[in-house]
Amino acid sequence: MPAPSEFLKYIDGNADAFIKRLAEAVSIPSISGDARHRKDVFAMADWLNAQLKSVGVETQLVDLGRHTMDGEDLPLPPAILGRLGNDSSKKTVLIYGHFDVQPALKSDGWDTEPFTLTINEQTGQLIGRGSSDDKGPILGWLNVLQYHHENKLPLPVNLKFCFEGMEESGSEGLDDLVRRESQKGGYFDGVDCVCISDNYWLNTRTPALTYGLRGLSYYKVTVSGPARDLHSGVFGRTVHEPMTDLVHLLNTLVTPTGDILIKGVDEMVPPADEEEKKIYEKLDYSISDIEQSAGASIALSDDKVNVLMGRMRQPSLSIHGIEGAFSAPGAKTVIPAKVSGKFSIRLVPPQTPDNIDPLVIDHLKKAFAELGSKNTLTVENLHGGKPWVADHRHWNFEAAKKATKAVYGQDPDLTREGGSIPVTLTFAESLGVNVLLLPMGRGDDGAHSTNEKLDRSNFIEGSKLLGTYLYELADIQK
Ligand SMILES: NCC(=O)N[C@@H](Cc1c[nH]cn1)C(=O)O
Ligand SMILES: [Zn+2]
Ligand SMILES: [Zn+2]
Repeated sequence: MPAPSEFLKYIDGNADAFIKRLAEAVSIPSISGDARHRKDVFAMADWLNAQLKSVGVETQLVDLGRHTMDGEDLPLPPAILGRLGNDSSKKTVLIYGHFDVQPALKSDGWDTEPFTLTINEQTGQLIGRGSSDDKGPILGWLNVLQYHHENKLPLPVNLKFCFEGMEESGSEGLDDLVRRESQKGGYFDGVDCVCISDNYWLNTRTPALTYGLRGLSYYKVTVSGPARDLHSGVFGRTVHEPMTDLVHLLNTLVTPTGDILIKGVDEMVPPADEEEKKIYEKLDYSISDIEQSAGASIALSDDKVNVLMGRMRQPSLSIHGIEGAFSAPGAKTVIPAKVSGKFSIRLVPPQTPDNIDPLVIDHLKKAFAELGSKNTLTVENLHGGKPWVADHRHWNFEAAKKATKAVYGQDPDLTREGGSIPVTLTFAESLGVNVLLLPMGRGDDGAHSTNEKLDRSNFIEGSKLLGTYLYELADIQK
């Protein structure tokens, strides 16, 4: 059953109102990784809950308890569970999204205020933190629901929803909830398939369906020594300096061309055979796509297949920052007393945080011992998630392929994503059903970066895609 043409017209006809709603969502700085913004993540949960109710979804907020972040005890934002429709003759689809965002400050290099959605009339870009990751896609679902609610039309499938506010900070508390509610009689009992819209096309022109995600293991390595920050004129070359030790440690992790130096990590992944390489050859992608989205000609290789494999089927190690280091303007001559390096490893099968952790900890301990330093080392795993790969020949993907063809007039790329959505595997394992990633945004959206944007056409056509997918799902043979 194709999506009704009235639905497609409705989405076009209400585009300005939908963008206004996106602006409201973006204006709430729901940064899960910053304790000062925790109240905003709660405000965002209330806002989304009210929006879902206004389009007929029966919702409940689930308290996920408390956690400690950067030494502070904080309440976790609630998960929003919802349902709409309970017709046993229809399929039931579970939709997941996250309403928290990455941090953003104008001073990071944004051209506009990150939490004010700015519409570039020339380019059609909707610029603001969360526009693409992941408020735009969540609102895409709301747009679909609004059409059916206003027109008193039943949906072609039953829907269940799971929205969380901690995805950008390790999805704390969610796995337990998903496992509990996936049991017989639980909230998610009876779900036939899952759809997540929380990633991006590979390029700027070809829609994509995604069947794999990398996992993640995020580390904080701390070196401490002096009882307080010291004057480098007084203590330079007289004491072991934590920052010097830390820089040496960080230097042992990865080469400038991306090879991971922690013994056993790269080696755990079998090389791609010729058949697998053909998958990457076929994708609509070029080195200029990566350079355009990175904003510079800095690709690690000129070979498209190598670059794609680096993102989709190899682990990567990135160094993110140093807590406690002097980073302000000026020339403060300080020896910081305690510094913490933050780095993470993106994981691919068969890697998991459990089999990677011991290798990382052992490596850092050995490297620190070799420094002969009298400082103290601690290593923490801040959070992690396993990689996920799905069967893209499943009817869930077939429905999405048909919907993509109907809305965009072209076949989608089939991609594996370099990023991580830790709960994806939990859904797949606890429900035992197929999970589809159906991205709305383009490869150059700049999620997690400055000037994050969602193109107006991706928001509007993407909303049509989400709705059309539900109609195709209703039709397809299980
Ligand atoms: N759109 C998915 C996404 O951005 N996921 C994050 C998850 C994460 C984990 N720790 C911090 N963020 C990602 O970085 O891949
Ligand atoms: Zn996201
Ligand atoms: Zn994200």
